[in-house]
Amino acid sequence: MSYRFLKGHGTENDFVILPDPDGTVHGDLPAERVRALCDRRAGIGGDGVLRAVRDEDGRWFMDYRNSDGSVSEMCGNGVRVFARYLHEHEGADLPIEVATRAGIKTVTRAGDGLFTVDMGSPEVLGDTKVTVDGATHEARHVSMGNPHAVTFVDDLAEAGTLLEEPGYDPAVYPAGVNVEFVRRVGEHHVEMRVHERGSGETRSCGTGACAVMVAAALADDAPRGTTYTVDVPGGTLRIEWTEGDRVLMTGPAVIVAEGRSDL
Ligand SMILES: N[C@@H](CCC[C@H](N)C(=O)O)C(=O)O
Repeated sequence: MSYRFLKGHGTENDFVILPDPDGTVHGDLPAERVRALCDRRAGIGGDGVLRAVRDEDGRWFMDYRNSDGSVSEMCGNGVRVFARYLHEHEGADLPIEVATRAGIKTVTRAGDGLFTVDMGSPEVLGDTKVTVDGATHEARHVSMGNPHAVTFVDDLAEAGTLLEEPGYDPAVYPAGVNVEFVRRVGEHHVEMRVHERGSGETRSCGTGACAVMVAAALADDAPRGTTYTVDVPGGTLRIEWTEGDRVLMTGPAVIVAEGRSDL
């Protein structure tokens, strides 16, 4: 069966987009199809899949899958790419409300190729530990709808190769965790690497960058309304935690190709 796809990325966190407006093209979207599409040698290649399907209210739902086929609640880079796809290929007006497993996210245009997404309120859930390359690090547990462990390091090389999943406490994260390693660059400016649950090391993670910003702002005692610059291997994100307890993330969204696949 041949079906339409698009390919896009946000700060080089890349996705295969699968249009499926009435849910009849991909059904439950088998994990094997996600893995085949995301395969960088035998497939199209991607850190995940964004299936675009309308929900019972007619609102677009972002059905997000990691490259190993697992389901996640949210994808911050993905929702900007998703909104751009909906605007430019499905005629949706901006701002647009996108339904996700972590609730409705509103995406607005913020400039040339830039989009801002209201990521909602973070949940700061205490302290935990992660282990990488035999070293154990203190980490902060932050939920952006999906789970994160944020750890501050002096040098991002401390994260090692990240070819293997960092160790974490399964009692804290029964469904796994995304782990961010963060180095301070300057005032309200950090850089990070991430090991994503279900995808391995990626060049960016939007929810991860938001979790990092929240952890940094708390550590700095920064007033609400402060904007942080978060550098990721694939680019830069600007993130504000507002007076109203909303996390607003601004970054690029790019569509690079469109075609048909029978994977
Ligand atoms: N890259 C995404 C996050 C994707 C989901 C994550 N791997 C999970 O399993 O929670 C982002 O930009 O937020």
